Amino acid sequence: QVGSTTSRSYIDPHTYEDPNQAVKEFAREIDASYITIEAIIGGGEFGDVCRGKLKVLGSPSVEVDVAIKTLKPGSSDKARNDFLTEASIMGQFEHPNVIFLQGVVTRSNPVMIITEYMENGSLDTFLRANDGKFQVLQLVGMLRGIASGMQYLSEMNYVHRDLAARNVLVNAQLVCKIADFGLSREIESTTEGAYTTRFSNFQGGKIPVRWTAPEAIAFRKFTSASDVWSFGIVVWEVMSYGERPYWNWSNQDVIKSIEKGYRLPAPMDCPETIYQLMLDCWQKERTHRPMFLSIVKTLDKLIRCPDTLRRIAQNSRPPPVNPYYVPVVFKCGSDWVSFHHE
Ligand SMILES: CCCCn1c(-c2ccccc2C)cn2c3c(=O)[nH]c(=O)n(C)c3nc12
Repeated sequence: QVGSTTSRSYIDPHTYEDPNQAVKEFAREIDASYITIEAIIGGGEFGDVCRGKLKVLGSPSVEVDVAIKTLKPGSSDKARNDFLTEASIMGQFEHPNVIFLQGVVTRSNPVMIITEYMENGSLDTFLRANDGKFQVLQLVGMLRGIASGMQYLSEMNYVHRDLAARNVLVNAQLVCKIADFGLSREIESTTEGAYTTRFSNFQGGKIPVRWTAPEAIAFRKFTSASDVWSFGIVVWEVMSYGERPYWNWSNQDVIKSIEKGYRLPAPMDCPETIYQLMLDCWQKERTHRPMFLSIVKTLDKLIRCPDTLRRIAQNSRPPPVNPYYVPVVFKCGSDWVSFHHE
């Protein structure tokens, strides 16, 4: 494309007959003897997430910190292919704000995906653990990194579909990186030339409603413009230090309120220019939303002229009582609901 800094598009691993072919092509095979698992630091859909060490090729006495996703033993071939699809996608990307893939272990068990180690973990938990502790300029710097990573992915014609603070990782230097490429997707250009996504194998058609654009919820139109909507929600999460978007509202109430034009209020102490950026990302009409390229430029300007961050959005009243709120005895524990009504 004109002005694109990347020369190629990402290739959906599902275009390969043999998914193992895609992994071989985009991910380096690492011998398990080069890996030392030190601790379990989380859990995922397919197994554990661990911290560990990787012997550096050529100088075995030198080791680097890595994060490791393991596939639980006894998984089906389909689970194995879905698990490794993420590595086939990540291995195609090279950007300071996209998590770096060191390689994979596929010739011994457990099967593993190895990445760089991000000392401060997931952005949402990191912010909740450091409520109020950062300067606005630091928060905006984090947002600039996320936007830059998303600009790169959109230039590669990769639609993420699950951008949320929980899927962004933070390193010791507070650099934020996009870190979740699990759901595979196919991009097909539609008549109007916009890229839309047809679901090749969306796990049971589940979507994270409160982070997802209305057109993607309503008729599965996932594009970089719907990723921009999600980015707006991430901006709100960051400026709120990890507050849950729409608090304890149900997913149905979120959908109804957005449809009626309701939008999240400005977080406490949020600069007016940053709140305006959120509102721009939450335009109902997706073609009216800014592109990631212009979002990066806007954030760069705000960082270069910190005075533009001094005016605080007039703080909204406490979260409005949700008109639809009916005390719910239990709350669905996950952000993922099926397309069918809960
Ligand atoms: C939102 C990502 C969840 C899985 N994951 C990954 C990761 C992400 C994708 C593929 C493979 C891996 C190991 C790195 N890290 C890290 C990390 O580097 N440092 C951490 O503290 N945590 C909690 C991580 N959690 C992960």
